[in-house]
Amino acid sequence: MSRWIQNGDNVDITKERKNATFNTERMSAWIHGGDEVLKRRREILDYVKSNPDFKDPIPVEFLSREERVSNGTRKIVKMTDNTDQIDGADFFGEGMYFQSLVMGRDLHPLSLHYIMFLPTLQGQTDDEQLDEWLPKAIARSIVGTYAQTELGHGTNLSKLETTATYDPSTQEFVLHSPTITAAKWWPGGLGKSSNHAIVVAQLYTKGQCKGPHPFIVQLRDLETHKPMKGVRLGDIGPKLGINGSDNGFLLFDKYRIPRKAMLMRYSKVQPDGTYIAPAHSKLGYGTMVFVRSIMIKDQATQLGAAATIATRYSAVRRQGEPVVGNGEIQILDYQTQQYRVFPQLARAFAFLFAAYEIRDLYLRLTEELTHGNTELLPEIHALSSGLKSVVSWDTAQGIEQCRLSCGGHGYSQASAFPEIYGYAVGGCTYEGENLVMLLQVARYLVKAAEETRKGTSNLAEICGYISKTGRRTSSLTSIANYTTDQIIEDLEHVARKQVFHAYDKLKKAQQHVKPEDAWNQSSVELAKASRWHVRLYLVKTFLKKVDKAPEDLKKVMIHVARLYAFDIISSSSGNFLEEGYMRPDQITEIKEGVYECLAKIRPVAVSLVDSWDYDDLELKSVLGKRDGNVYEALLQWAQNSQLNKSDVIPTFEKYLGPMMKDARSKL
Ligand SMILES: CCCCCCCCCCCCCCCCCCCCCCC/C=C/C(=O)SCCNC(=O)CCNC(=O)[C@H](O)C(C)(C)COP(=O)(O)OP(=O)(O)OC[C@H]1O[C@@H](n2cnc3c(N)ncnc32)[C@H](O)[C@@H]1OP(=O)(O)O
Ligand SMILES: Cc1cc2nc3c(=O)[nH]c(=O)nc-3n(C[C@H](O)[C@H](O)[C@H](O)COP(=O)(O)OP(=O)(O)OC[C@H]3O[C@@H](n4cnc5c(N)ncnc54)[C@H](O)[C@@H]3O)c2cc1C
Repeated sequence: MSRWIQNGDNVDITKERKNATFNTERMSAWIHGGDEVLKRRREILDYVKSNPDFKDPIPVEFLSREERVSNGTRKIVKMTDNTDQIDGADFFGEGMYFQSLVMGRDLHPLSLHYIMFLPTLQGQTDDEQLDEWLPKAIARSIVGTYAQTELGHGTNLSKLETTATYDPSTQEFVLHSPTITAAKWWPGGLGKSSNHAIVVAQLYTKGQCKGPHPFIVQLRDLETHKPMKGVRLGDIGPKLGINGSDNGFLLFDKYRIPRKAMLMRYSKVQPDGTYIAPAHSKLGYGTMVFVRSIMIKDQATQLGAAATIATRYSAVRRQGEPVVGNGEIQILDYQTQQYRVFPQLARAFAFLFAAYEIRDLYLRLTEELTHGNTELLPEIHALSSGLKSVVSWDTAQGIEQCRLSCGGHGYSQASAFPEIYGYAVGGCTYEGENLVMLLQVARYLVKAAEETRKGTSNLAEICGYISKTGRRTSSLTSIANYTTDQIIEDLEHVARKQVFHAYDKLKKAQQHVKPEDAWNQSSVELAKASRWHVRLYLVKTFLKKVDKAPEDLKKVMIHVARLYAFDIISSSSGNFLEEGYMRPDQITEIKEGVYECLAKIRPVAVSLVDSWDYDDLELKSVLGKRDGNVYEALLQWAQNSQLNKSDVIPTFEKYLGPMMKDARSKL
């Protein structure tokens, strides 16, 4: 515990830490997967801190876009020069942590190389292609990105316009962008940094279109880095966040690539142009499933950071004097503040624990695929799509709540909230727009409902609740006796009800209108069903994890997990009240449960966020500093402003001075 109590720390935050009823180190180890993982985190942190190459010249918020790209490129090259410092096979753990410490929240010119280019090579190449490309990509003798989205189409892959037409006479594909809307648009690192890309294009062979397929394509000369002839590309300009990344555009003009540039692990084109279809039509979408699954941890980490900043700042900020003459109180003592911040902390935990589950499931899928078994694919596609949507949406809302909870200082970039928000909110869109992904989950749920109605249901565990016969009314008597099983039963009821409500609406509509119209007319309800399905999964996973925790940690975490569940129930009370499943007094009881959880969490809130183990280096927030000395740090932070380089800036001489002088002369 003494780790946090240092001379010179803010006294309020020190007092908070002394109140801890649990050992922060033990909690950190439990959160992150054990003592060994925590030890490795500390080793990686020490290494990063000790390496001057990883330092930013000034906080990145003060850099121009060009400086950010340059600074990020310098750091990521140094970082990937030193991957021997981490277990390269542990991308989800050590890889993500290392990169977060060094790169912060700016994606960089190698982001897509590691997140999508390498995984696509690993997942989609045949043995010969793997031998040719993977060593080069790992060694970084080539740098690649993933170019799929186009100006005119991102979501609807079947309508991508870039074509790859096979020419058997030369055994080449001809890549072409027939229209402006066919321009690839968005890929990270495409604009100025990558010299290769996985390009997703409509495959044409023997006069037939076989749908979108991935190709490995050289975009720039390996020596001069100039675009290859027939390739036009550049940066797409500044964005809401991730401005250290040169997201780019790309057009092809009848650009020829060899037949073996088509990634042929699952689908193939033989020299004569004969097409061999994959075992499952969506195997080519595997990299997106991978990224959706790692995004959950990334989003949890961002929300955890926001909650840490808000909690620490709330412990040191004093405002308002409920008892006049007694001095101002810590804003963390206001119930309204707790109600704003603690549910975000609870969500961050829920998302992190779900991230571990989806990681394990993804590893199982990879293993199964090596044996040609694609059975798990629909389930993982549905779960990763659903989690990605619900988690990134709640993360974005949660970060904003944390920002608001810090008052005016939350609006300053010194807080880190703008960077966190700008970075995280991209997750609502990339790797599949959130609503579209929810509708993918809905397809899965509709099938489960259909099977249940037909009485043929043999549902995967995650959908088991759909075919259960639940209670007609909630069994909740008092919040003190509201057990985990009862909480789950109540959530299952609402999720099941919404699944069948959406299903019945769809079926009814199908009797009157075309299937696509029926789907569209039911889509809001279908998306709601997907959200409930995912929330139920998140609550179950969280409660299950806490149930298995060591007693000393469980005593604390149970309030956090219950807060997560109660917050969901009380903020959607209408769903629980419908058809008298719950009575108003039961909802009142759950609301009281929320307030009780807030009160239980209050004394340990700072220690709980400390347990997330964010170093100041990772948090990059003046408001969230561990030592709590925020005011001194804010004043110091402002000194980095270019505007402070001189007492009088040229705009005075040019505009303000003459304006005032002129006005004075007229008085
Ligand atoms: C070596 C040393 C190592 C050192 C390590 C050093 C570390 C270094 C650095 C580490 C960095 C770490 C950083 C961590 C941070 C990570 C997170 C941040 C990442 C940020 C990067 C952003 C990058 C963004 C990239 C992109 O956005 S790429 C583009 C993504 N695009 C999309 O997602 C498009 C969405 N659209 C679709 O997916 C599909 O088109 C659709 C699903 C919407 C519809 O598809 P389609 O029309 O083809 O299909 P149908 O609707 O007709 O459905 C047919 C059936 O198929 C099912 N289906 C669909 N998709 C899948 C699938 N993927 N799998 C399985 N099944 C699928 C449907 O459900 C239908 O099924 P049914 O018929 O049974 O109902
Ligand atoms: C930060 C960032 C990084 C990115 N990086 C990459 C990258 O590296 N490589 C790459 O290839 N792409 C990348 N993208 C692109 C990204 O994958 C797409 O933007 C995303 O898939 C959404 O597609 P879209 O832009 O076409 O949105 P659209 O599909 O046009 O969505 C617009 C609206 O239409 C709605 N909508 C669309 N289709 C349907 C439907 N069938 N039913 C109901 N509603 C619908 C959506 O819900 C949304 O509200 C990136 C995007 C961002 C923001």
